[in-house]
Amino acid sequence: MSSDPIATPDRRGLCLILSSPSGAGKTTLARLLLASDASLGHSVSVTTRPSRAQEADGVDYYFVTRDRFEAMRDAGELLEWAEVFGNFYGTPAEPVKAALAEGRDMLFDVDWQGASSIAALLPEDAVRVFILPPSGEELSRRIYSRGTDPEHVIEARLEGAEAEISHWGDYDYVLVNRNVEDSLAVLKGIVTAERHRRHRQVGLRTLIAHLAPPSRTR
Ligand SMILES: Nc1ncnc2c1ncn2[C@@H]1O[C@H](COP(=O)(O)OP(=O)(O)OP(=O)(O)O)[C@@H](O)[C@H]1O
Ligand SMILES: Nc1nc2c(ncn2[C@@H]2O[C@H](COP(=O)(O)O)[C@@H](O)[C@H]2O)c(=O)[nH]1
Repeated sequence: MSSDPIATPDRRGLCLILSSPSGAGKTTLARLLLASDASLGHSVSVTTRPSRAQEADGVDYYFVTRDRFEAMRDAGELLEWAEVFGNFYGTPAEPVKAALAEGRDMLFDVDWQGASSIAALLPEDAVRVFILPPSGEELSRRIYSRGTDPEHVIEARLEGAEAEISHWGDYDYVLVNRNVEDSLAVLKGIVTAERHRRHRQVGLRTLIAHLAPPSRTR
């Protein structure tokens, strides 16, 4: 990130981090939020997981081999990484640094480990949202009805739900995803409020410096 004051943006970008147990709906909500807000960029993760039908390389993830992942990790190209459900996932560092240097906002779909790492690295910028399903039965229904994973993968993900949920207390916001429309409205509200935080509105200093009332003449 630049220390050149001329390059300093007039606002400080935020890192909106979504986590949830598998199947609660964070990818669905992330896609809708990104589609509705052109100012929000997507941090596209690198993963060793095989791609699902409908997923596109470079859009949903960068799908890589384990060797390639380890090379990226060892070269310091990842902001954070974690092993989740037997696969490696990581956040490419460069797009995040570029976004923050330019005052742009980024959305991250990462597990609790990724959320915790990003918040530790970027404490001023991270905004963590934990998404809960309305019930365990509904979580199971959603992940089965998605129809993207074999039975043993679904079982492992449902078994991991409790461990993921145990970290909910680390998050700034908790959202129960009952229906998509309401949840999207809540997320938009969080983004709007967080964009108005004083420390992100760096450009206000200039405005305020010029806000002295005009002198009155009698
Ligand atoms: N509010 C909702 N009501 C009903 N179905 C939903 C809701 N939100 C998401 N879904 C559906 O639930 C399924 C799982 O959603 P999604 O893939 O977004 O979950 P996820 O949290 O990203 O899971 P993973 O971590 O496994 O990628 C999808 O089929 C999605 O259409
Ligand atoms: N720590 C990180 N976790 C990540 C990243 N990208 C995705 N994830 C999380 O992995 C699980 C499984 O994802 P899925 O797409 O296979 O369902 C889920 O919790 C994601 O949020 C990452 O870069 N770092």
